[in-house]
Amino acid sequence: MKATDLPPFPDDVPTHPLLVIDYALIEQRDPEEIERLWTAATKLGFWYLKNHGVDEDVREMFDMGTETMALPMAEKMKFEQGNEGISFGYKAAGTCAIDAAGTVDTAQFINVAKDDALAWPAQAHRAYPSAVNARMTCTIKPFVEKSLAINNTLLDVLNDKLGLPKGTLARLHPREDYSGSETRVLYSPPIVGRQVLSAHTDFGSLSLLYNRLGGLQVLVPGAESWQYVKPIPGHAICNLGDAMSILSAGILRSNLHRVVNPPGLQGTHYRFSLVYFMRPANSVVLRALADSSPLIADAVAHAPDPTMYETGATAIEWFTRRVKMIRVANYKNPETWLATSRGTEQIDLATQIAA
Ligand SMILES: O=C(O)CCC(=O)C(=O)O
Ligand SMILES: [Fe+2]
Repeated sequence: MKATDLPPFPDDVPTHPLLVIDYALIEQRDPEEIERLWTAATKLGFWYLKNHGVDEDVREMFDMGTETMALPMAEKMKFEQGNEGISFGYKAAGTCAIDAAGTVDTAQFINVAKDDALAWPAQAHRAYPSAVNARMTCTIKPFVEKSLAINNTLLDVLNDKLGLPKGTLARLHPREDYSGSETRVLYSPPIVGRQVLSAHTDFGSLSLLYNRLGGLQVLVPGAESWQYVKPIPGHAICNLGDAMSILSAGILRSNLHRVVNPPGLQGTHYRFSLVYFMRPANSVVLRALADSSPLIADAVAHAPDPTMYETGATAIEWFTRRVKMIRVANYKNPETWLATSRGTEQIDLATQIAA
């Protein structure tokens, strides 16, 4: 189904208006736009990004996702991620818990590692279904390259605003180093009242999300209820993940979000979404960069719990833990799920039970 054939987002559900950041102005290092990005990154950690120039690539990535999901289940299952914390490959529906009660999810993913896309036709981490391979050169690699360029620009601006020496964040995300960076197409069936993804923070640094249907919700700091983020054509939804929160000692926000069945008439359609996740190189130790920035040192000094920013974990350890412990095969009880599968948001059990 083409994006234009989908019903519009209903106008009678509450939405949270994100700031709209103009990527073309950020590329020119426009001071006012940089201030707006800084506000978005520190207050909510979510913003819309326009003028990013990837619309055509996004359309092709949705085609890649559609073609992959249409493969026979037996074929897709040859590339399933498994229960050991590997996120690259195919994720079958019903393999992850969407809440602390252990309710299983209904979403399928196809995740392609940045390293595999850049190494193709050689293999960095693993093999993929034929529908992925067929589009590795013409669709996935160009999308990864453009996503890297956008992320690197945003990272550079945030680096300078954090008072870090030039290129500090870039050095934690080198293109050639293996990492958990990946692109994902998510696919979920319309089930009224069903939550699609758990309330979570993203595991890595910076996520670029492309939505056609609603369903994404954020829990805005201080708000009591979840609010929808309305998809806007041509606008990516950007959000920061745990790694950026830890490296900046909480100055940058990794905000809680979840996906529910889309609202109104949209909720009768299968939902596709597309993400590019940028994550630090595997060996990066996740700790506040207090030695490199007085601003971050000050944030550590004033943090209610500074130990949050001394995780003792490398990026690969953090990432593997979260991916592994959300799998239902590793689920034990609500308390262990909460203790082992969650990120930087300090959240109580009640938030983690699907409404
Ligand atoms: O599908 C969406 O709108 C959001 C997906 C997401 O949050 C994720 O995959 O981490
Ligand atoms: Fe997410």
